[in-house]
Amino acid sequence: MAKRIMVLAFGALSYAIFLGVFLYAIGFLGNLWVPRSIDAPVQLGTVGALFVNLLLIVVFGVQHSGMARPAFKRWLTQYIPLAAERSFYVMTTNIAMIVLYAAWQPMPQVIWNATWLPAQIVLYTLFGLGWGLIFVSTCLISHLDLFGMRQSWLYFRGIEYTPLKFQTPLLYRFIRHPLYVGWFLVFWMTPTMSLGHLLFAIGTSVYILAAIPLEERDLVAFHGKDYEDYRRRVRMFIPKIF
Ligand SMILES: C[S@@+](CC[C@H](N)C(=O)[O-])C[C@H]1O[C@@H](n2cnc3c(N)ncnc32)[C@H](O)[C@@H]1O
Repeated sequence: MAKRIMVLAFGALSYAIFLGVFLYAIGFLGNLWVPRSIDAPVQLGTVGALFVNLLLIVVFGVQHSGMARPAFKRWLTQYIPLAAERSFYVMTTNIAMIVLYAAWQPMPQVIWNATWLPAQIVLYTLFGLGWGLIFVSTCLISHLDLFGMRQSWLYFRGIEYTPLKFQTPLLYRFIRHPLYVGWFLVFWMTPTMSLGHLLFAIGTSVYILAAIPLEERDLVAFHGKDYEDYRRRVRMFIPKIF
């Protein structure tokens, strides 16, 4: 029983910290409310900032994609309970994000600055829509499973875990990666694009584009023909009507 309580408590802690990390990301990217945002405060010169920021993006990418691979999960679950694996992934993602927020070096040179009010409204609306799309997409797949809470709850209740089935609910009927479209929107949609923000948007977009083949390779290995057919029928980011 003690082990079950520990797994559930760890799952709940990882999820609670993640909610904070997610809310901070809105302020970080939007330059809203938070003490350290993507554009402030400036500390290093351009070359130093470029080096630190690229390193932060690479560290995040290696953590986020490396730990998501089945081979890594098999290795890790020799040491921690299977039911805690996803929460462990969420917790290490939290740490990678907090390190990024704390160590990110703003590069203030302005690349574009939309001063026309309607343009600002459109960009802020798309920024907000992106966050909504991210949240809704996680709910469509299974919010609690993606963040490890379903695994730890089932373990606590003594019920065997069943992996997510292949599914194409709502947005997934039209595009394969709505959640990543949400990320692209929040990375790029800003009225004032600084050099640092541009580096972040390019780095994270390249990372997502590089990570998708790995994710899809695992999805094909797990769901077989269902996912292969889906990949043939449905585009990654833009519905076929366009
Ligand atoms: C962070 S989510 C991103 C989902 C998707 N790439 C997107 O952008 O909306 C990644 C997880 O979703 C799961 N996943 C992605 N597409 C799925 C589908 N059609 N059915 C079931 N699970 C899926 C994968 O197994 C993976 O663990």
